[in-house]
Amino acid sequence: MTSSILHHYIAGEFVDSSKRFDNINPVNGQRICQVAEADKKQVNQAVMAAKAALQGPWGNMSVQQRAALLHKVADGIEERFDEFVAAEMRDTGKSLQQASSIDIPRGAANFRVFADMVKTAGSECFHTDTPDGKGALNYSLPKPLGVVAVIAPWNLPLLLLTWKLAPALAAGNCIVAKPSEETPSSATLLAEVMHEAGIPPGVFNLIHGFGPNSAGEYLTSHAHIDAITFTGESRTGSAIMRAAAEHVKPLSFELGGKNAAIIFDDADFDAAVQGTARSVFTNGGQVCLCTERVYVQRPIFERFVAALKQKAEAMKIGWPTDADTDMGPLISFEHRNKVLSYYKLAAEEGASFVTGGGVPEFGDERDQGAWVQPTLITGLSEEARCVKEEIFGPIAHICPFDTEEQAIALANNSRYGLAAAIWTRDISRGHRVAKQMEAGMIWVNTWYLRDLRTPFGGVKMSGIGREGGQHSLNFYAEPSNICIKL
Ligand SMILES: NC(=O)C1=CN([C@@H]2O[C@H](COP(=O)(O)OP(=O)(O)OC[C@H]3O[C@@H](n4cnc5c(N)ncnc54)[C@H](O)[C@@H]3O)[C@@H](O)[C@H]2O)C=CC1
Ligand SMILES: O=C(O)/C=C/C=C(\O)C(=O)O
Repeated sequence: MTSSILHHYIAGEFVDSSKRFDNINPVNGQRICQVAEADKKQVNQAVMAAKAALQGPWGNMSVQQRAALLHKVADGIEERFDEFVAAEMRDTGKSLQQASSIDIPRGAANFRVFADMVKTAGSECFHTDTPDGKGALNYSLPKPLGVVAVIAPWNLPLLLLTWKLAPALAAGNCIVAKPSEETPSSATLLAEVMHEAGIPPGVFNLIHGFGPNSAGEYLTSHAHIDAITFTGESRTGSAIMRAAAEHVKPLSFELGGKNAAIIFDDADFDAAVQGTARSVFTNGGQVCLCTERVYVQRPIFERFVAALKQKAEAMKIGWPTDADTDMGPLISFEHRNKVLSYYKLAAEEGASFVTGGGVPEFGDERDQGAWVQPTLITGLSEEARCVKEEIFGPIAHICPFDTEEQAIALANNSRYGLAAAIWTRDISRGHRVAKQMEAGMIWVNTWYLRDLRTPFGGVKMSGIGREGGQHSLNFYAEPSNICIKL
């Protein structure tokens, strides 16, 4: 990092603000650095810089030139891989294992995948019959939307920021991005990489700040923003929708979930236990795809609960920098308060705690951090708030079921519909159940196996639209149809 104060990146320059906020390390509650907080004027400067850049060299570049620049950005992330990993671990407390095998490699991969895709992307063409017999040719031409606002969350900071801005840039748009106030570091490093790679000034702008009455709201309500892409909580999605309503613009939302896993009694038991432990506890349960409701067929219920408990208790909760750490702290004290309030609520609602339910003790500076224990509960009614509401922490409720129909009904009994996991050796049943899931993404005998070309997103309160492969490129481009009479 070139500065102990994290700056915005506007019109190709790193700039400070008169107002700043603290960036806190959740491992021990200590301040990492200060971060500039953009005011309305700076947000406006960033938007206008992006708008102007559409008319500059970026707008006239060939797809091949644009793609080559995006490859340079991917190379730049890899050249500074260790800095990115360290930044992500500092801001979030996530483990070295997670940051170095998932977050940062995906940051680079997102640029490569979309740079390559856009080079080979085609468009529709129809020959249309006409009364004179000569016909007409209709073809569509994808054009960039213009200035895209990218609002990213803190759970997978670089991964989710680049998952949006790589396809948006590949499609020729200019960007104003706002990372989460909890995770400003990797985004600032990315701005340095963009600068070094030679992305023209104004094409990528980065502003730091909060959501309501701050940079996030100023950006999403700005009249010259042409589209908004957001990942985060469903309630924030509603607020952004309201802010954007006046100027009517395309929105892509990837929102919350209360994801179910269904484990049938014919499943490969060890694989199902291992996979479910991963789907509940990865990144401290702070991934929108994580399982928070586990439904287990009755004949194997007790054995499954005992095996999952063993997995939870065997996890190493420790320093993010240790190579064998499985789980770090939660992102912040505010988020820990929220998760702990659900642990307390679970007890009030009558849950039995299989394991966890509290805060680990270390006897060192980590006792000032935002840690919680991995937690498994049973015995709640399906109407309990802990079974209905997204907690976004390392906790799941485990419930028995008897029949396939019952499992489907239980899994679908949610206002969310993001992801589901099904464990069975009967592939016909896997397929039959998967297609009845009210969810955007269903894994059978695995979880979080990603192919960046596939549609990614949710139904119900879990989002609007799909990201991934051509779905992303379609969102970030406006097709205009050209009809030529022959
Ligand atoms: N991927 C997901 O599904 C995520 C879910 N969450 C859930 O959301 C809860 C709240 O966490 P937050 O960090 O506050 O998430 P959030 O969804 O409110 O924040 C995500 C991003 O939106 C921005 N933002 C917030 N309010 C905004 C507004 N009115 N206009 C424009 N931008 C706005 C934030 O500054 C941040 O960059 C968490 O406890 C967790 O349960 C949080 C992060 C990711
Ligand atoms: O694209 C991925 O691999 C992961 C995406 C995760 C989210 O969108 C999330 O946690 O919000």
